[in-house]
Amino acid sequence: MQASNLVNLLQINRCDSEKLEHIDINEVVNDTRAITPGCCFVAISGGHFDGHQHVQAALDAGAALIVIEKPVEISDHSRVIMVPNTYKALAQISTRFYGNPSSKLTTFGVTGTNGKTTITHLISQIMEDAGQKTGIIGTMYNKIGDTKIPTINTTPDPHTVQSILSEMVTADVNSVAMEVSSIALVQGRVWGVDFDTAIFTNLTEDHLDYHKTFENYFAAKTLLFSQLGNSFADGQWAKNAVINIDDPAGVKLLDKTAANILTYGTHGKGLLQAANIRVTSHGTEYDLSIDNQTYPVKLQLMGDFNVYNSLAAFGAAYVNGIDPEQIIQSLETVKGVRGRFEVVPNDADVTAIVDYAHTPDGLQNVLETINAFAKGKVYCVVGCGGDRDALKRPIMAQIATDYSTNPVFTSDNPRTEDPEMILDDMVVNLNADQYVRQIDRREAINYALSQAVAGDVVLIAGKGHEDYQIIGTTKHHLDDVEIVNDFFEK
Ligand SMILES: CC(=O)N[C@H]1[C@@H](OP(=O)(O)OP(=O)(O)OC[C@H]2O[C@@H](n3ccc(=O)[nH]c3=O)[C@H](O)[C@@H]2O)O[C@H](CO)[C@@H](O)[C@@H]1O[C@H](C)C(=O)N[C@@H](C)C(=O)N[C@H](CCC(=O)O)C(=O)O
Ligand SMILES: Nc1ncnc2c1ncn2[C@@H]1O[C@H](COP(=O)(O)OP(=O)(O)OP(=O)(O)O)[C@@H](O)[C@H]1O
Repeated sequence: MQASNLVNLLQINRCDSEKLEHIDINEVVNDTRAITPGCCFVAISGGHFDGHQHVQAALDAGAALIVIEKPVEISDHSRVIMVPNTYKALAQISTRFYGNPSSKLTTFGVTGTNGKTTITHLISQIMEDAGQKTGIIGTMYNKIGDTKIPTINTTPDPHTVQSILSEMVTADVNSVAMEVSSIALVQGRVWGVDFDTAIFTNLTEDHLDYHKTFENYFAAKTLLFSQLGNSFADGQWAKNAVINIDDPAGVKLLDKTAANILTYGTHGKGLLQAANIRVTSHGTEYDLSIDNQTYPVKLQLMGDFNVYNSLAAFGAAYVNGIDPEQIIQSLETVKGVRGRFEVVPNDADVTAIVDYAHTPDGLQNVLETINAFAKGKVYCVVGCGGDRDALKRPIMAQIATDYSTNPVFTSDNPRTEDPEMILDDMVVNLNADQYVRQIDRREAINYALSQAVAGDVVLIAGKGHEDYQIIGTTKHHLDDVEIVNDFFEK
């Protein structure tokens, strides 16, 4: 692609536009490790690495065009353009380079503290059953049809977002369900994504290390909705917001968007409602109402919170024209999402559950669900991540103590923090006789399983699908489901 084609959409501070006519770009790159001859290298100033310090090396490696946001010392500036914000330029250039892929897909964006992964998987299942090929971008992986690509972030950087969306278009994907984190919204990782439907799940304590205040955290979430549906595209008011109005933050969102709004909730609230909710030992049942029709729903998923997740997915599919009975049929087939309330079968009659709950609200919801059916003791093995929101540590420990009979505190991903200090933060308001403390996660799980007898429940919370533990900066293999299976095999 001609460089001028990419560059003419940028807000440029300094550039020799005539020269750009003769430059061809074969790739967009924001990582020095991926530079190839003929690429456009966009220098990003990150927390650990600044691409601006490597501009000369990028030119030497054959980069055809360099985009910077601050002066750099190099011999020849003819292939360098300066913009106010390279991160935004990266989103703009990538969107054009990859042919604005989201405009060719039905694009769902899901935001909120909990439920994003579950909802994206439910939406994907519904759309697949409706005959579409689907994609997912999220915490567990990026998925194109049946191909799963490992990922670091829940929502990747703008270049990765656009290139994955473009791969989806090439693979004839029709619709994509994307988790949109609050941090991604603040940083602009989804600039250039033309969402058709935005979904709000809930807002509770998380990521305050990043956002500092709950107000900032809420403001970040509003961006997905305030950036949706402002234009009268193709003569249609075609954008939709699907919002949980049982959550006060959802109510506050209602006047933040120009898009059509489908509210959902329980207790008689919402245009889409669930009533008569029953949690059974093998799932959750409720009556779903919309547009003066009521439908019985029998989910295999456990817990009130999954009623909300299923309503959100139903709403998203419904506003995109999928038949309600067909949506419910799809929801009823979903057995579960990996590491989300995953019951690990065993012959000991102990209900061992691996769940990704890693926020206070998530943990409380899971324990409440367990308490609704538990007959014996409830062991709760849980820790808190290092280098992340420390405020939630004592709250999570208190919830584990209040809602389980036997809390066992252990390590999550300690990262570069001392795991003992993380546990000290967790137990600060508790007496030592209220809990068991075991820093080694495998040992902690084995301890809980060895204590449990038939009829007891062992919840292993926090890491869900993850098959690693990050200690320092190293990832060690560790898989909660595998540990449970090993224990019962022995
Ligand atoms: C705080 C934050 O947002 N960090 C993100 C940020 O990292 P950073 O600023 O340290 O990046 P950096 O390493 O300095 O690199 C800067 C630039 O130089 C490039 N680079 C880097 C190294 C090199 O050798 N050469 C090079 O060119 C990088 O590609 C990048 O373009 O940019 C990286 C690349 O896009 C992200 O992976 C990283 O997310 C880290 C891993 C992270 O933990 N982020 C968390 C806070 C986060 O974003 N979480 C949310 C929510 C998760 C949830 O659902 O709970 C998420 O969406 O993931
Ligand atoms: N709607 C919900 N409300 C509260 N808790 C939920 C909800 N849905 C799921 N959870 C809990 O949160 C955990 C994580 O669920 P899920 O992965 O779907 O959320 P998420 O928003 O994708 O989280 P993350 O972005 O941090 O990965 C689940 O294992 C469950 O314990």
